Amino acid sequence: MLFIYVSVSPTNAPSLLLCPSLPVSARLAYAVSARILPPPSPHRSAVSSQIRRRLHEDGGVSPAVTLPPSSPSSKPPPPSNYDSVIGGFLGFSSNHFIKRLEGSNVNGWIDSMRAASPTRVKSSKNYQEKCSWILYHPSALKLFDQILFCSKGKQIMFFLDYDRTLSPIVADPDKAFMTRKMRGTLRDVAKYFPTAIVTGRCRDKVFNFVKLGELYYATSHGMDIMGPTKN
Ligand SMILES: O=P(O)(O)OC[C@H]1O[C@H](O[C@H]2O[C@H](CO)[C@@H](O)[C@H](O)[C@H]2O)[C@H](O)[C@@H](O)[C@@H]1O
Repeated sequence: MLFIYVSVSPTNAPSLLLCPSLPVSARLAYAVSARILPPPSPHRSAVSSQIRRRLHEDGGVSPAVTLPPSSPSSKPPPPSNYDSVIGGFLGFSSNHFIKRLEGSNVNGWIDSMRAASPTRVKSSKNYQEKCSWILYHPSALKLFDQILFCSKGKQIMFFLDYDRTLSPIVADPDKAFMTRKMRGTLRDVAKYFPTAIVTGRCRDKVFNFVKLGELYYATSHGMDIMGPTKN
């Protein structure tokens, strides 16, 4: 299983992040997926047990995909064909991802979680820090081939933050509307992948913004989880 957690970086760049830096949300995403996904097939359960083992060993560190900065030697070959997105599954080998998962440095994960959770990004003095953050938490939009490579044989599931990810930040939280275009995109994503909104907001509030019965909603910081009301 591959979780794709979409939120925003401290640099305010709306992006799709591949990083271990969202421990609470990503763990919540994992918990949500345990509730809403069908039982894994024998093939997928091997992958899933690896992730569970890591979660246990790491004391709950996020299972989100971690891709260290790429070097020419470590970059996986680009997939020859990535048209095979069927029912949320991609047809590529998972070995590379599992090796990375097993070889990753847990302390490094924790350090990067700390580094990636500043209370506030400060002005120009932090330019280098910003660059470093981006280096270690690259936007997934620039690693599309690697994501596809890592996705082979796994079910992909999308978890999306709401504020600043699907909606702009506005002064009045009651007016954080998402655009019609964004709603259409979300509807399209949900046709192919189980898709959940993960937010601290309450269910009614976020549902009134999103208005899509096809999604899962993990609201009130995960205390209130609702499945799709519409196929
Ligand atoms: O827990 P999250 O789902 O990540 O939500 C974080 C907060 O989001 C909302 O506040 C943010 O968006 C508002 C509307 O654009 C903006 O006015 C505010 O400054 C932002 O922090 C929400 O209103 C909060 O309750 C959430 O804690």
